[in-house]
Amino acid sequence: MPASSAAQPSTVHVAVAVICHQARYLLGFRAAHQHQGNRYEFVGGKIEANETPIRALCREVHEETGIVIDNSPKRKLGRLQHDYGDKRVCLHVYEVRLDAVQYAEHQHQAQGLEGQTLTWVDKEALIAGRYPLPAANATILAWLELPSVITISYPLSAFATARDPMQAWLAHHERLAPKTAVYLRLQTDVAAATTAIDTLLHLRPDIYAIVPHTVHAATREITHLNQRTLLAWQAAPDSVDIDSERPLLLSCHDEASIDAANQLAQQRLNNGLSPVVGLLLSPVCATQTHPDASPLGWAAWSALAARADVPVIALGGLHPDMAEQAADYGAYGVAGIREFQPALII
Ligand SMILES: Nc1nc2c([nH]c(=O)n2[C@@H]2O[C@H](COP(=O)(O)OP(=O)(O)OP(=O)(O)O)[C@@H](O)[C@H]2O)c(=O)[nH]1
Repeated sequence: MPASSAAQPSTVHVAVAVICHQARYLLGFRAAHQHQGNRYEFVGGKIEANETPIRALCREVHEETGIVIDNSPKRKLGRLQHDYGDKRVCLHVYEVRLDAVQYAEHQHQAQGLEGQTLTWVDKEALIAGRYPLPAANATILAWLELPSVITISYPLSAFATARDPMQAWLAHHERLAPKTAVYLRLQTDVAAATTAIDTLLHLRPDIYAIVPHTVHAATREITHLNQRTLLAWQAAPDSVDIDSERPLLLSCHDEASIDAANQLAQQRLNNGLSPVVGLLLSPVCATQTHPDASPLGWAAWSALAARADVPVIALGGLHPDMAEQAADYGAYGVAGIREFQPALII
């Protein structure tokens, strides 16, 4: 995987394996004498010269736990640089899924091969911060919270022929499945979008809301920035007012915007602001929504995704069932409009 953000010469590159089976995650415990000692950690270690991050990941996991992950599904989460003051690290982070046989074999292994304590923990407790980890890991936990299937709302214009388009937009999105993660993109004026989103979330508080940064909705989990805004930020950071408290999801379509996304992600880390948790990279395939945009195809999509320092969600002509296929190309998850929600009835 090419490292896109320039690391300082003294940076230690580390392969980090977020090993899981369903909602159980494996943690080691760092001995008191180690850097960031007396904390839990994900299994991992230094990437040797001439070693790819994936190769180092497999080697470290085997050396530290005896688990062979060469053929296990690996999902790229991201890369992040962190300056501990006494040491600067660049963590290359992958989620590694063990199958039922591997889990059964290792779930009671209380000690690693280097004598370290091993513990399987529930994702909920991990995310809630019940296991103290090195400071850099806060971003990894934020990445793990990003839903891997994202529905994109229909724009208001899709209901233009209805007697009351806004009412029709609400009635449609009220029918979304429980706890759906939705990027609420109405493509209408800010005041109308704000009212619609506030009304929907009042009716459906279970929805995990991703809201455009221009919209002043009362609640949201994540703030979304489109590519135009991202590039405007890169050209003149003070010209764009970006939410400092909520995690960010960015939209990208090319190399230049991915570089801008990496720059914003690192700037947020350096300034202790809530992180960039992912990007939507599109279009993979041709779509009815954007018939003029030329699709990237999986090969080009995959090369662009590898450039990103944060989890990448594939978008464009996909179906929710394609998450596994997308993961083979380096995707963290999939997003879409028509295949991801009830059929449109106007
Ligand atoms: N393995 C692992 N290392 C992490 C995590 N988070 C994090 O910041 N690190 C940092 O990444 C570096 C890991 O390198 P390492 O495992 O090869 O080094 P070490 O300090 O444990 O031992 P060593 O230098 O004696 O080999 C450490 O500086 C550690 O603090 C994590 O979740 N897992």
